[in-house]
Amino acid sequence: MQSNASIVTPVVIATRESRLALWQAEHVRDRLQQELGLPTELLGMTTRGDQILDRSLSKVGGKGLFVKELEVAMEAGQAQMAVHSLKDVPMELPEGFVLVAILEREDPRDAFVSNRYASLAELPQGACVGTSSLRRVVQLKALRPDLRIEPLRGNLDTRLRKLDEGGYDAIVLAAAGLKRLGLGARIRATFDAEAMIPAAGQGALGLEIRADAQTLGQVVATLSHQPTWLATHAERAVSRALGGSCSVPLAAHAVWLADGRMQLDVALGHAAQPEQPLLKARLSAAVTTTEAAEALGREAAERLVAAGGAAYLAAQPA
Ligand SMILES: NCc1[nH]cc(CCC(=O)O)c1CC(=O)O
Repeated sequence: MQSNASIVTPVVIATRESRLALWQAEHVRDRLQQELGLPTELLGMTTRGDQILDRSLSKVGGKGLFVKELEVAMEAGQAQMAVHSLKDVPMELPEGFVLVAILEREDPRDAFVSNRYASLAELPQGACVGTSSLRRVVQLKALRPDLRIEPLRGNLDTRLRKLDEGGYDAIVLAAAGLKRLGLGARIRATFDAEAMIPAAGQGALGLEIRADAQTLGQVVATLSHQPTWLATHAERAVSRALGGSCSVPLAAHAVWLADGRMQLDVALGHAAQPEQPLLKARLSAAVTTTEAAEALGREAAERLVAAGGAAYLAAQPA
């Protein structure tokens, strides 16, 4: 690979073709055009992750499945950028690729969606809640051990359709995705981020480019939102330190306190026995650099291990 002396235009953004992925890519296209004056186009692609959405991602290879094809297109020069829900981006990018900007995040919390009940507290004893996220399962079990939790897969529209068809009393989805698609009215209640700690990176968008596209990188980095960058780097460092994959029920969420310090909440559940108590930790520190953010994340991971996390991490999903 050679170093780029100038920016190839139009900048082509490789994107998955789900409604949410397209919204996100269009959003970044508009910002590149309007704020940076860069002509930008989209290249829609179907990834392996999209083809097998009805099977459990934790069993077929995980989050990287949504990202790989987009990287192949960048490697081949068909595209210069990929836009991802940061939550779906593996902790280690392949050699030759970098996250160059992280945009200001949308609501990072999880949403309670139901046609019959206004909140988790109003669900009757033994009600059926749909989610396939291990992180959501273990936290729901901690809040309401009586609930019956059933798998729910597919993109956002598919999940909402399955709720509307009567398969579940309620489902849990990321608030950010619903709001981006204009579906915020489906949210009956938003989970408090302390009771239902979000996933690392939830609600944030990550912009990935080739590491050798230095000029493009410098220009696009100006779109990055530093408070979100630092918070999500702390969150992702927790997951990285614990060997992060979606077969581990791990939650990590950083917020900025009024005094300017970062506070990081983490929780680890047991994948095989979701009724096991959650391991939790809360840390805070003054954080102004990526290194300090990642150090806080690693420290949180160490706390979870010290609390007995190794046995939890060894558990495989049932
Ligand atoms: N794992 C799928 C996924 N990836 C990103 C979002 C929502 C948007 C976001 O968190 O940025 C979703 C849907 C969901 O979890 O309900």
